[in-house]
Amino acid sequence: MIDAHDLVKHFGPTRAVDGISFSAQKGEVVALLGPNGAGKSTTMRMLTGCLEPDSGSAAIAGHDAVRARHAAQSALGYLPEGAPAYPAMTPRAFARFHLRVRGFTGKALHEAAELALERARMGEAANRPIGMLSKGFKRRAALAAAIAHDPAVLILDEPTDGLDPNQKDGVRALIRMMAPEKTILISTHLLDEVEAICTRAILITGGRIVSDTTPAGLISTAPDQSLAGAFRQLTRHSAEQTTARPARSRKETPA
Ligand SMILES: Nc1ncnc2c1ncn2[C@@H]1O[C@H](COP(=O)(O)OP(=O)(O)OP(=O)(O)O)[C@@H](O)[C@H]1O
Repeated sequence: MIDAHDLVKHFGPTRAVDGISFSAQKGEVVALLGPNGAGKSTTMRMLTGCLEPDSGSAAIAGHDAVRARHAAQSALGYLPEGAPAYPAMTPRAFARFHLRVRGFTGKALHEAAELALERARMGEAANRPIGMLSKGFKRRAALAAAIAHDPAVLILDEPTDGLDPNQKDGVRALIRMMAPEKTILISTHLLDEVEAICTRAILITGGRIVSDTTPAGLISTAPDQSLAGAFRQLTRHSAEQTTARPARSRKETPA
């Protein structure tokens, strides 16, 4: 359902993503882990068709993210970083807007919007302008819009960022509830989140995958048998480098 094939992206001299390949299937909840600047968001933006790779390709539900962007995005719900939404719209209007541009009308639109707002636990905040909401509610408004059309694939960039512990639990429960019917990719810095909801953890550093295994498999690589220990061990090298990585030709890239 999600396919990344040798994705590469540079920003000027910075090699943000350097040959990322993986596939994820229905029922998987995959965590994309890595230090700040590892290339997680850039990878997600390429998977969602929001950013074109320099080379390599991505596909969602079998549709190329660039050449068949419309079909790929129809099967996709994407929660980008931050809380991108129109501040003057209410979360209810924002969810309905998302559905309308995807071709929903009438009863189907109404029911899908209400279900998404309920699942995102918007409550009364669903009727207040997004610009007046707290960070957590803004995030949930964007989440409601992302899940409203019941897509087969969800790509969620730090879905619990800015949420209080109760709200975090709510979003994690929602992800667990949706998981059996969907393919879900999340990025997170919260290692307890990986253990709580993910079936697989892909660790990237310096734009490359350094580990792709189950959370338990990742833990087993650490001297102290913890996810934090595994994370530190596998990302230590990049932490010692500056975030700016000079561009290199693919020929220089170690195998
Ligand atoms: N639009 C851009 N222009 C220039 N450089 C960029 C741009 N977007 C990302 N980068 C750089 O690409 C690298 C990877 O960034 P990215 O946002 O993908 O990392 P990340 O793993 O999501 O980080 P974080 O955990 O901090 O969100 C970083 O060095 C970043 O500064």
